[in-house]
Amino acid sequence: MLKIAVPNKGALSEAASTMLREAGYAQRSDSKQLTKIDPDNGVEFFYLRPRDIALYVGEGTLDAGITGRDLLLDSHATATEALQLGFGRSKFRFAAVPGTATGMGDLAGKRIATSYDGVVRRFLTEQDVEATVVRLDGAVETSIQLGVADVIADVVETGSTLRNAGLEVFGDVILESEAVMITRQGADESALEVFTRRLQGVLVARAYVMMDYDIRAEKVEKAIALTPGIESPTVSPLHREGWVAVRSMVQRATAQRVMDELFALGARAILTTDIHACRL
Ligand SMILES: Nc1ncnc2c1ncn2[C@@H]1O[C@H](COP(=O)(O)OP(=O)(O)OP(=O)(O)O)[C@@H](O)[C@H]1O
Ligand SMILES: O=P(O)(O)OC[C@H]1O[C@H](OP(=O)(O)OP(=O)(O)O)[C@H](O)[C@@H]1O
Ligand SMILES: [Mg+2]
Repeated sequence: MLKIAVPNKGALSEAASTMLREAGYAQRSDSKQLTKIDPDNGVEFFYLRPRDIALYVGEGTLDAGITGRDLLLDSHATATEALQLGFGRSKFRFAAVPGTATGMGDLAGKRIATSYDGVVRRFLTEQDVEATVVRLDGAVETSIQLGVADVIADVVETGSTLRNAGLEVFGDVILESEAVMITRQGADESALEVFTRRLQGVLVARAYVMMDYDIRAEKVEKAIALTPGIESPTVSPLHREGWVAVRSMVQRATAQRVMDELFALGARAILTTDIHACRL
């Protein structure tokens, strides 16, 4: 049975379970549940702290897991990133009281508070900067006001936590993170392939819609240039002479613009429908 780690709380937890449900897996119904067996799909899910997931997968106890790229890199675990999952996006950045630090040159000799000391130490070594790293468990934004640090390095998404603390980002982006699927060496490849393909199916179903329209046969090449699909669009004859029906996958983000352009070209009965699942 495939063993998969899922964040039990925090920013990635709900989105990870939602994605797994969309991929057809049974998920826990109560946030206090620590494990969930899905016998029909041959998977056992372990709900663990997102920070610990890379370690469990890297040590070979679990086959795969969902966690943040920043947490994977911070852990120094030997698990590898197998798939980007498109949620939990954030940047990892330095921040300070405005005017006290404006660029990378201002880091030398500073006390830098962070929960991601692995990421920060590696970055400082790469940049050849000597500074003191103060490892805190969380809420690092308050550490400057309380006098234990001069600078922080933390996850920034909307930036509202920083603004509330009267801080401002500066310097280079340390890393860009998002939720990722991680795997270990030596896991059952064929079972993992099915799991990976299911998650990829969710990503495609979220990113694309199915578009159908009717168009005069002589315009079909122009129309297909607007809706090339992933492989190749389906073109079927219509009972109405001189017209064809086209069916193609279109990126959700561009769908309305593509519909406008198809309409202007003479297409009619242009419909989009959600894709619930797919295997490409
Ligand atoms: N506001 C946010 N928006 C998007 N992703 C976030 C946000 N905060 C955290 N993350 C991402 O979620 C992951 C871990 O955050 P989470 O808060 O769940 O764990 P943690 O901070 O280690 O645990 P805790 O806060 O419970 O001590 C990281 O990959 C991080 O990039
Ligand atoms: O840019 P924002 O949208 O404001 O999000 C960033 C905040 O979210 C995370 O905090 P979390 O809630 O995980 O608390 P923690 O600092 O205690 O981990 C992160 O550590 C930042 O504080
Ligand atoms: Mg957190």
